[in-house]
Amino acid sequence: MNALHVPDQAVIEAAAIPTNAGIELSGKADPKAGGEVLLSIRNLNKSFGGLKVTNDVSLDLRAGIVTTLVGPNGAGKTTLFNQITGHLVPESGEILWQGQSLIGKKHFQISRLGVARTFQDLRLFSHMTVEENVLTVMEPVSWIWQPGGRAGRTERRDRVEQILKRTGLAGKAQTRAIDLAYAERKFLSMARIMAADARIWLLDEPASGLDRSSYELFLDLLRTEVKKGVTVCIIEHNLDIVVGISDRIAFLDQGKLLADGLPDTVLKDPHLAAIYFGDQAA
Ligand SMILES: Nc1ncnc2c1ncn2[C@@H]1O[C@H](COP(=O)(O)OP(=O)(O)OP(=O)(O)O)[C@@H](O)[C@H]1O
Repeated sequence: MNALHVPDQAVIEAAAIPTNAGIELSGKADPKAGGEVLLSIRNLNKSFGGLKVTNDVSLDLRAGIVTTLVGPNGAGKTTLFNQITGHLVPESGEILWQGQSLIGKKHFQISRLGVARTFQDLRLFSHMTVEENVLTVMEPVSWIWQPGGRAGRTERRDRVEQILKRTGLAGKAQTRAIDLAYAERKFLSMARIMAADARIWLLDEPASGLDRSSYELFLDLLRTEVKKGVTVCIIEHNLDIVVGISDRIAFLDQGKLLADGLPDTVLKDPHLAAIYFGDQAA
């Protein structure tokens, strides 16, 4: 669990401004905020022992936008990702990817359907090179002695080179993941999901710990890919970043989805601000 980032004072003030605007609930999404529903979560439930960590959650992720999952530590954000990607099995409810149920599918099957993710702990192959880490998520090509085999290999290496350039890792192709700086490791995890050619990216705190220039590179990468049609769902604690990147915000607390709406509406709700900043009176 990562500690909450303390945002700029201006953002705290914005979050605390009372508003009469209601909170949009899932299912009443503003049609301007994204295209068709790509991923639909319906009445999802999951407990660990007696602790309900996903409590009847319903949420739609729409094409071509960035939806940010916000909420205090332990709200159940990563657990939600884990159920979408098949790393955890929900107790009940449904997860539909372009109308197809993901329940019961293995994580590698879900990833092949176009749902890719990064992890807080990155999960790279530490002793493999940057290039090898990226190659492992690309579709295997035919053996070199098969027709087109050599061409396939060359294309893959060219593509890896382009992706490494986009993620600021050009020149690091032969460096082992373990020898990279922290920000470079984060970009390597982004490079891997770019190579997977996924339609939706689920990013678990991708910007945490990035210095200013790495953060600018991350933003540029994200904006370019979203413009090209990638759909993104991000877990993020830093409200400066949330404000900068989100088209929609889904707010979770103690496993419950408390709000799903436009950033302005969610961030200005005083009740949510009190929960976020740990005001027990909320
Ligand atoms: N495998 C597990 N076994 C038991 N409890 C778990 C497990 N994974 C998560 N939890 C608990 O479930 C709750 C939700 O955890 P989760 O990591 O989903 O929250 P989060 O919103 O992502 O938190 P953070 O923002 O701090 O990463 C927490 O109380 C956590 O301790």
